[in-house]
Amino acid sequence: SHDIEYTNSFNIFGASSGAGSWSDDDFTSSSVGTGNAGPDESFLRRGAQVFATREPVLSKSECESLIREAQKAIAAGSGAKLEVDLSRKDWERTNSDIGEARLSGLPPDTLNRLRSILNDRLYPMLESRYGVPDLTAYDGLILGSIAPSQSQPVHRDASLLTLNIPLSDSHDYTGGGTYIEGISELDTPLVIERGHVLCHASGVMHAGNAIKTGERWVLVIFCIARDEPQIARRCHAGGLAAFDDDNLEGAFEYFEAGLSVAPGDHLLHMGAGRVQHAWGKSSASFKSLKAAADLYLLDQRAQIALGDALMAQKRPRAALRRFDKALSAIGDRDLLDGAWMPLKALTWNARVSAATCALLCAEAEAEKSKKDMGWSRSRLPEAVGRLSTALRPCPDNGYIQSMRERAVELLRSAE
Ligand SMILES: O=C(O)CCC(=O)C(=O)O
Ligand SMILES: [Fe+2]
Repeated sequence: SHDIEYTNSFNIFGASSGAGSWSDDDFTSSSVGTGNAGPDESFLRRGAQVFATREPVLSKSECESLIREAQKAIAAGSGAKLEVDLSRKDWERTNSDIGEARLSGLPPDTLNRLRSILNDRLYPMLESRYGVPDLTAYDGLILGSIAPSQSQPVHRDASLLTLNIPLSDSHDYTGGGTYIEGISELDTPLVIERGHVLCHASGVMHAGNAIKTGERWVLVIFCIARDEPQIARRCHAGGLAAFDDDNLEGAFEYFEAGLSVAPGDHLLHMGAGRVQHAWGKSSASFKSLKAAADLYLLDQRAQIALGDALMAQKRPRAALRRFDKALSAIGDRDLLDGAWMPLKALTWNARVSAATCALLCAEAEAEKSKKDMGWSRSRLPEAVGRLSTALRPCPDNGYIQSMRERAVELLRSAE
């Protein structure tokens, strides 16, 4: 399927032939950290690096004309997806989204213009950044959203390298930009200017961020390379599709095949864990989740899922260790201005779960030994603090309030 995709794409969009005259000075860059850029990172030079151009690469009028073409295609229905794209089909969309135009549905003269932009500017740029020859644009989208919109789920793209080019002036919207997991301490979305190019390994975990006001259009182009069939990425997609079809055996085979070429890929471990869970093999599923949590430290979801699983097994102390680990890795980044909303939600839950575990342990201790409640003395203050933090966005939450009251009460009697 790689060869078929490559040939089809080559026929429409041509392919790269050299790195042109791009140099490091043309870009700002930052790293998501070695090992965090997906299963094909090692095929790329500087695969964990995310680059943004210092100057626009598409002119204002090029950007405006692409928006107009996309609007026309969306209105005519010709930009609609022709086939179900498995990597995107379960994404939620809100009514507020204007829609998206597939590049393949745009008129031939627009495609020809895009082809020359790719050949003259964008392919050489990618080749200069990542050292990969024979790139072609497998697919692309012009996405439009109108406020208030929802953020995309954090995801990988179904390609090797991704180009992301805002077509709207950044004054036309607030919020927006692209969230790139691990790119900075602050974990806030990257907003780049119209016509500038952001590029990254498609395996970097990322998402389009919700806009609060206005309208935002962005062109994303997904590139593949002739000599890199991306077996692990394809196995992951195949596994998810089989899982959706309730074909658990098939799904597991796909994930295992993926892991045989990319043993360090956290998403493949998560996939295997989902199948094992569905099979009721809880210790195998636990092991897969643990592998995922240990392999990819930028996302605490696996760690927190381990905590939830331990809670369900009525092991609050072991669960608390997982929540502690996750919360210390997050380090209150969720409380910063402009923090990524899903991180806020995840961390809020983790704080409440951690406090729940601490309360369960303290209750048990109070029941067992009325005399020395050493554990409660040392751990309850933190639980009270976590509940206070959780109350900040919802001070009237009676459930959290009563938990905090109980924690304070237990702490008093422990002291
Ligand atoms: O909206 C953005 O900046 C990112 C879009 C994206 O990642 C995608 O559509 O795959
Ligand atoms: Fe994406």
